[in-house]
Parts: sequence; structure tokens; C-alpha cells
Amino acid sequence: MIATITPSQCMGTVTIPPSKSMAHRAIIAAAFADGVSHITNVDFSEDILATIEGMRQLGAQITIGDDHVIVQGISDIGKADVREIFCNESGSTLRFFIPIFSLCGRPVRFTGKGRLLQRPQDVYETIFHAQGLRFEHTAEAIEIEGPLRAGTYEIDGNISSQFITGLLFALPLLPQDSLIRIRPPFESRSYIDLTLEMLEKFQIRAQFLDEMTILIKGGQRYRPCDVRIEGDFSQLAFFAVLAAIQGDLTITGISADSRQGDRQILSILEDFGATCRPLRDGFRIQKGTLHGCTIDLNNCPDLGPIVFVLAAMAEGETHIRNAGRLRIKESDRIAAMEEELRKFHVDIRSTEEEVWIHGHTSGYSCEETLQGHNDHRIVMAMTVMTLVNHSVCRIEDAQAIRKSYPSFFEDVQRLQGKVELL
Ligand SMILES: O=C(O)C1=C[C@@H](OP(=O)(O)O)[C@@H](O)[C@H](O)C1
Ligand SMILES: C=C(OP(=O)(O)O)C(=O)O
Repeated sequence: MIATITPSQCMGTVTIPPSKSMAHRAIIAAAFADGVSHITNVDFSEDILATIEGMRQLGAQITIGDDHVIVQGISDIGKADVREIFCNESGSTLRFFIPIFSLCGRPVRFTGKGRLLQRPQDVYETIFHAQGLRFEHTAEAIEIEGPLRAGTYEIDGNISSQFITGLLFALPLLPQDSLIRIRPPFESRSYIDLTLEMLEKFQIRAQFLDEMTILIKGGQRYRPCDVRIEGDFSQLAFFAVLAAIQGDLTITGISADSRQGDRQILSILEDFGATCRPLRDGFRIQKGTLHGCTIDLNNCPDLGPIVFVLAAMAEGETHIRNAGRLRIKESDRIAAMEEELRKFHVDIRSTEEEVWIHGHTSGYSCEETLQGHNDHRIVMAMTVMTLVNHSVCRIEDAQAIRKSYPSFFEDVQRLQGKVELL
């Protein structure tokens, strides 16, 4: 898909889609519960469809409605006839599934698309091999054979929190207790809080003994639960930055008391000079005189691409810290944003872990075609960059938005943003 974006003054109200992270977690937890759970406010992005399909193969019965799913939990994981699980491009699906699927105790092969199988999995490889279990990672697939056993798991905290979440789903089902010890630095910690919050709804308890140690009691059972998925702050960020640069937008469908780390976008925008007013069901974001700041992405890596755009449109220098994990997502998001923003002549430089952008508020022009790098967050960030600047731009590979936000362009159009899709 090619998206042609024309600079436009956006206005009005947008309702943000439900959180992809929370939907993955709710569907997996419901699939383990001994009964029926109703999960409402679900957006059927490609990542969520991969998780639904995988949990069906493990034996859950999942009925898809227009914006909800009804999940009848797995009756006997030992009877699951799973062989090959296609995770598409979803890192969450693959990393949440590996410990879970190990529990069926038979060989399972995971496949995927794009960069998925190049993203790091060695944390699991080490764990499986230490327990004498099969874990083979090639360019085409990961093949495992479990089950994992209860025990003490030592995990590096700065590769992906998704390994910890995967273990948190599986370990409560083992007969004995387990400990997860996280080696510092512990990044994306907010996602572990989201996992614990969802597990608790399904009556599974795991607790931090200290900042770096989680105790997971064995012998627990997931109980069915009805969950409404909250709005997604990582998606709110695209519209919030658009409003902060351009004017005034109302964003609904999102709650101020969420534990999502990406809610940090609100304080980032305030630091840059915009105004974020909480409303009953969302926020009103208004433009300010934007100036560069320091941004720490430790707890909110998915904000990366859009805060690069914010920095380009703010006066002076922005320093972005703890950004290294952006290089191991659907694309190398630092390299991708550098390449695309340079087409607008933005002054940007990076090291492995850090980025500096020297921005200005007078706007930019671009004569080149933009690339989406097969990455939804790059496509959405470059859409915002084009809307607020001086040139009509084509974005190739724009279908990547289906990974997390299939109706993104329709939502931009509803706000009077000019988008043509081919
Ligand atoms: O647990 C989750 O839902 C996620 C964790 C984060 O990954 P890392 O922990 O690998 O940074 C985030 O980037 C990803 O989009 C979703
Ligand atoms: C990195 C992302 O997701 P995942 O890791 O699940 O592929 C994302 O949504 O930006």
C-alpha cells in the first residue's frame, strides 16, 4: 500500500484503539481459565489475530465478534495437537508463547515473517538448554520441546521484558514455586506491571520480593474473567504529538489512571511546552511553543519514532536516552527514523543507545519518497511528520499499520488529514 499524505490542519476528536499489549495478555490468560471469559473492546490487528490463532491451536475455543472475543479456556493442554505456530511479525506473541507452549510437552515449531526471527531469543535458548530441553533457532523457525520446570530463572533485564512476561504466564501452572531474578538494568519494567495486573484479574498471583526478584507460586489456576481492554497510550502518542505541534485535538477512549509506561507521552509533551488536559474519557492536547528536552525511553520504547518527530519540530536540542532497544523491533527504528527524517533535512545523529535531534519550529520540505521500513510505528510517525510540514509525501510499505492499528489512516482522515491510499 502507498499512502500519499498532504499537509493538513487536523481538528476534532479521535477515539484511540484498545491496547494491543493488554489484549494479548487478556486473551492468553482467558485461554488458560477453566470456563468462559468475555474480552471486550478488542481491535483485530494482525498481532492480536496471531495470538488468537495460536491459542486456538493450543486448545482454547475463541469466538470473534465485531469488537470482542469469547474465550472458552483450554481443557487439557496435554491433548493439544500443536505442531507449527505462525506468529506473523509479533514479538509479543512469539515470546509469550514459547514458555506456554513448552507446557504441552511435545515438539513445537514457531514461524514468522519480516524481522521476527532475527529479533533476539537467546534468553530463552539459554534457559531451555540449561534445563536440557530442545531449543533450535534458525532463520526460518524456532523449534522447542518442553516442558520447562519450576525453579530459579536468571534473566538479563535489558533485552526484552517479553521473556519475563512469557514466564509469568507459564510458571504459575507448574507444581512448584519459581523465582525470576532480573539482572540490571531492568528496562520496559512497566510492561511487567501490566502483566501482573492482568494475571491478577484471572486470580493468578506473582509478586515482586524486591525490585529485581519476582516470586511465582506454583499450583495456581486461572479463573475466567470478563475484561474490557483499555485504550492504547502508544497509539494516543501519534495524535497527541500531532496536536502538540499543530493545534488542538480531543482524544477519547483512554483512561488517565492506566499503568501503561507509554502514558509518559503526556509528561514529555508538557516538558516540551504543550498542554495536556485530562477529560472524563481522555485528554485534550493543545499546541505550545515547543522546545527541545531530554527524553528517557527506558520504560516506553514504543514512543521512540513519534518522539523523534516531536523533537524535529521543537526549537533546539533534544537528547533521547536509553533508546538501544529500538534497534531490535520490527525495524532498526533509530536507523529507519534517521533515514526518513534526513529526507526532510532534519539534523539528527545517534550512537548505539542515544539520539540527538536539533529541531526548529519553522517547518521542513521533502522531495523524496518515504519508506515505511515494514514497521507500523515508522509509517505512523512519518504520516504525522508529513501532515505538519510543507510537502506532499508518498509513504511506501504503508500497510505495515495493520500490525497494530488497522484503522489509523481512516482516523487521520476523520480529523481532516488528507490521505490517499493506493
Ligand atoms: O510486553 C509487551 O506488550 C511489550 C513490551 C515492549 O517490548 P520490550 O520489552 O522488548 O521492550 C514493547 O516494545 C512491545 O511493543 C510490547
Ligand atoms: C515492538 C512492537 O511489538 P512486538 O514486540 O510485539 O512485535 C510494537 O508494537 O511496537
